[in-house]
Amino acid sequence: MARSTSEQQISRSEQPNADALPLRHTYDPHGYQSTTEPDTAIAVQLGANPAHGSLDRPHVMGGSRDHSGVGRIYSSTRLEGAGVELTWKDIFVTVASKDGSGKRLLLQNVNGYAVPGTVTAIMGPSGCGKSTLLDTLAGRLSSTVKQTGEILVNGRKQSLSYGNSAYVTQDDVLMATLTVREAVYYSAQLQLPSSMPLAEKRERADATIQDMGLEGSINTTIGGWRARGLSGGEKRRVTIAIHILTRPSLLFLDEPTSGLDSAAAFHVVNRLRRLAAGGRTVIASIHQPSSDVFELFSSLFLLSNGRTVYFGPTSDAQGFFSANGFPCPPLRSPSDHYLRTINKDFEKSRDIEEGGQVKLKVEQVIDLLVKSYANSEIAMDVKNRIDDLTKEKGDILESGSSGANFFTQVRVLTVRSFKNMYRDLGYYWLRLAIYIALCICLGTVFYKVGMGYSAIQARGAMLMFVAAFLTFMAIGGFPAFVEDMRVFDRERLNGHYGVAAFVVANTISSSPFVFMISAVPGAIAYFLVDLHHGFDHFAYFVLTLYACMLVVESLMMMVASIVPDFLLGIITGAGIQGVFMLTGGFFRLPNDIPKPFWTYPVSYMAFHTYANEGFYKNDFKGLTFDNVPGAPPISGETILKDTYQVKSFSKWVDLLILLGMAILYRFLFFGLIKLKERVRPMIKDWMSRTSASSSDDSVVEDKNA
Ligand SMILES: Nc1ncnc2c1ncn2[C@@H]1O[C@H](COP(=O)(O)OP(=O)(O)OP(=O)(O)O)[C@@H](O)[C@H]1O
Repeated sequence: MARSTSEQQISRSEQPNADALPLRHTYDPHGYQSTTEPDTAIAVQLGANPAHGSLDRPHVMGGSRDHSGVGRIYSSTRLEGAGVELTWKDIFVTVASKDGSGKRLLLQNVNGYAVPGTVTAIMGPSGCGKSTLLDTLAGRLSSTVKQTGEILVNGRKQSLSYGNSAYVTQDDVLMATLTVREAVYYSAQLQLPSSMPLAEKRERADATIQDMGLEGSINTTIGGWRARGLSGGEKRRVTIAIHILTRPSLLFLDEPTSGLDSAAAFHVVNRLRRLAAGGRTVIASIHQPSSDVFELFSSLFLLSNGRTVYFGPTSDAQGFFSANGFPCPPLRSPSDHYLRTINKDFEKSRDIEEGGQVKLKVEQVIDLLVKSYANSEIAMDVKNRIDDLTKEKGDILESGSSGANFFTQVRVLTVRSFKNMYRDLGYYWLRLAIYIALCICLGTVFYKVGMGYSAIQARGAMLMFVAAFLTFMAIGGFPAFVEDMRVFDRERLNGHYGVAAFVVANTISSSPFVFMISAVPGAIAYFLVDLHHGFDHFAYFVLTLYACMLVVESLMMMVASIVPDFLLGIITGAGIQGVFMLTGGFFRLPNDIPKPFWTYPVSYMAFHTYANEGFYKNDFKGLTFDNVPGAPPISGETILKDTYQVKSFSKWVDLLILLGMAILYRFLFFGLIKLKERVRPMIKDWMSRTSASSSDDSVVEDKNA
């Protein structure tokens, strides 16, 4: 099976690009036809069934090797057809047991490789570690798990996140308010290079929609937990469509066929196979493929409880199982047979055909297969091939984001985000309704508050309520922020666009809505209460409320980027605002706030401090309160100084500080995302290095076992 590297590798310059090839009707033994597929048969001499035979057979597109060790730099996602070779050796993944009693092994001594032109299927019972293996290979393991072993991309240790590979996750993270057409079109504009004409991008998007069999639901809204839309299988296909738009060189898919009927599953995997035939490397975890689908895979990785039961050509698996006493019964699909043989969740024992039937516990069956595979010729071939592939250094992948330039990214993201905010009732419309109701309540409770002594306290309380409680209600939009952040995380990890473009677009698209929810309810409250007359006073009131809303929105976006959980995020956001509210100069007067901590820095950090001050100055300055017979009139200036203890600078300075805070928080939001991106791999690296030494002993023990 192992063939020499030189035999298999054809210089990349000789590689035909599958997408650039003439279109033709492809013959399909299953009776399915595609009219849009490039003639990859010209480029790849696949046999009648490409899945059969050597793992390397379809690998006629191997990458050009650079013997200097420096390597040519390119972005694999952008340069269509550039091959990526992936090898993984001695992989162990562990997680600390919850009860603190030790470590749990999620993957044990796993070895394998994937080369351009092949589609590798990772199979095994539920919970056996399929997603863990995919995450490990794609460099996306969570920081709670530790990994040892060597994963090389083109013979080099290099990161696979943020733009140099595509990963279709198990759950579909899509913008619920968009239609299928919009989701794929916007994604095409974000991912495909700016140099590509818009018409061509649309053509690519249309062809991909057609490939995924989504033409019938092209104008259907995707839908989510709030509104019903596409079915689960349709959402799956939209997700895959978005990820194959750029024809990525390395594509990971976690259960791409879940929720699909057998015909749809066949079409989808067949599309992936054709993609691979154009020189791409495809690795997919899959649950229960039908025989038709199973035959489309070039190689099979069978896992049980994190251990390799089999890795090799799909067609050789039957022989392996038969040789070990588990031949596939007639009329049973081989994939069903493999999974049933190694599933220990339901049946306790299996029959083994060894010159008469012997009963073995399923645990023993799995042990037998794992050991038999480890000592098999197939496993030796795999090791040799891994050694071949790791010996020479191939191309360096360039981490990077979208093919679209920054301005296109900002434009597309702004339009998309604006549409989402406009259509999602929970984003702003619901809040507008609640704010209007709240401001009518506020306005009627403080109706025509007047100029008496009692109005001094009443005006202060009313203004504080506006600054504190109305802005506090921004947490109502938190679920929508979290959804946005989930879409961003998924797209960002796949390198669809940059962090700056996202932050700028989000700021632009949300601004008109934030202004709306400030101005309309604000006006109702202002005129019902009959605050300081004059347009400039009213305008200042609305602008200050707007600035406060911007600050809170940015604060909540920051929280959503760190705590991507509805409940925890709302509690965190509410807690931060509660502390700011306390030190904002109303519940305790500025001079009475304990020093140093609650005054410096907390009260200076609290946006309520500047909002209250600005509101008070705007309202009290220039007014006189004098309706108590025999008592002297009190000027607004005296109230500001003695009653509310506000600082003497202009109200416009307060407004400027608030606007500055909104901008600063947006920068912090940007910085936090960037920091997360930088720190996450560093933590993982550090954890795997510290764990490497401590786990060496246990790894040796596990290998011996
Ligand atoms: N971060 C983690 N912390 C603790 N346990 C984990 C973690 N990630 C995975 N596991 C455990 O590892 C095992 C394998 O999980 P994984 O998701 O890889 O399985 P799977 O084969 O993809 O399952 P399914 O087919 O049901 O999706 C599971 O028992 C899971 O609970």
